[in-house]
Amino acid sequence: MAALKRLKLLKIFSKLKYGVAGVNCLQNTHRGYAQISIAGLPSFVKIVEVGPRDGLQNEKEKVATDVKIELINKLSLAGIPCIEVTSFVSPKWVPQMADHTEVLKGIQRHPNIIYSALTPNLKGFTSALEAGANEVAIFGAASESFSKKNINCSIAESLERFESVMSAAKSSNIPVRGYVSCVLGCPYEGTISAEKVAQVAKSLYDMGCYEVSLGDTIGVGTPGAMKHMISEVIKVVPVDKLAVHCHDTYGQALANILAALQMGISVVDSSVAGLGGCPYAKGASGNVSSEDVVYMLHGLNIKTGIDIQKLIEAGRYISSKLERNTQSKVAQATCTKSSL
Ligand SMILES: CC(C)(COP(=O)([O-])OP(=O)([O-])OC[C@H]1O[C@@H](n2cnc3c(N)ncnc32)[C@H](O)[C@@H]1OP(=O)([O-])[O-])[C@@H](O)C(=O)NCCC(=O)NCCSC(=O)C[C@@](C)(O)CC(=O)[O-]
Repeated sequence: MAALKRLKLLKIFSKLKYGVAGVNCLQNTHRGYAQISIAGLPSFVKIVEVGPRDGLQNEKEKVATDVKIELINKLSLAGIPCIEVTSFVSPKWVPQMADHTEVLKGIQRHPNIIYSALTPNLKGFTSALEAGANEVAIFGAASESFSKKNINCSIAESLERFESVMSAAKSSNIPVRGYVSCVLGCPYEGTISAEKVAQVAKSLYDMGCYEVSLGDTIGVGTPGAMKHMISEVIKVVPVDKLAVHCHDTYGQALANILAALQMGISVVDSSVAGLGGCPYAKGASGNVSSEDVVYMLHGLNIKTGIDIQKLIEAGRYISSKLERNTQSKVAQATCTKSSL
């Protein structure tokens, strides 16, 4: 009898400590684990969630509009400050984003969250504004070949095209974010010089982008290359106006983000469940997963305002709808309370 009681107590204790799936299953991220700062890092990092756009744009099968809306609603509940909801690009180029208007109009908005959309030209901007985007993003590249493949024009032509978006956005009081793709390598040209990245980033900043996101589109960068590239860019764009956007193709994304934080960057793009890839950058894998970035940041005592458990739930939701495993290591390792 006493032995049975002891066994029951042991079971309860082991559930509390490890969760049902055993020792690899953490019940609550960082509970009981050290959170230790590293000198020189920011105390707050803004996460820009790009999963609904960058994450889903590459999906071959049509993702239902109501699934996209539910994902964004779940991300809002997790407290993400900025969510890139969709893109107003040509449906012939990226069919997955053709329901942009329905998605933007269908989400439940939270007053402190920015809901943004990609707009490559004035046509896209006008539609995004009409659908209620709080913010838009223009997207250029540091590689001529990638620019041509992605938006069908040269870098110089793209900058010219963006001017009309900038002036329309200014008249409507809509903030514009800028992207530079291929900052650490291009699928068509290979190495891209840091000077070229700095030149394009400066052009976007000078034309009025309030923030410029530096994209390692194919995830080939390593921390030294990241630091070298940022050191060139910050000669011409203030560091507090920069963000990093890392894909995890070679498993370097978290290391690259830490390197960027050490350079003074405090805005990080990421994608729930590690969804992603670019239709015009073959072989590029998903973005770094938001869950893994937030786990690392919280472990470094850096605040994000994000509820990681709810973020993990959002990742589980979209992974189940896409019928695939999450790419987030943290989500794989963490048990939900409901499974206890
Ligand atoms: C830029 C264009 C439109 C040029 O494409 P184009 O063919 O040169 O455009 P066009 O001006 O000649 O127009 C052709 C047709 O597209 C229509 N069109 C024209 N514009 C729009 C619009 N905004 N919305 C809807 N339709 C549009 C236009 O009305 C016309 O329709 P038609 O008369 O043939 O029926 C095209 O190349 C395009 O849509 N590209 C988008 C590609 C894309 O979305 N790539 C993925 C995002 S970028 C990325 O992933 C990198 C990033 C940001 O995540 C950072 C990183 O990871 O590094």
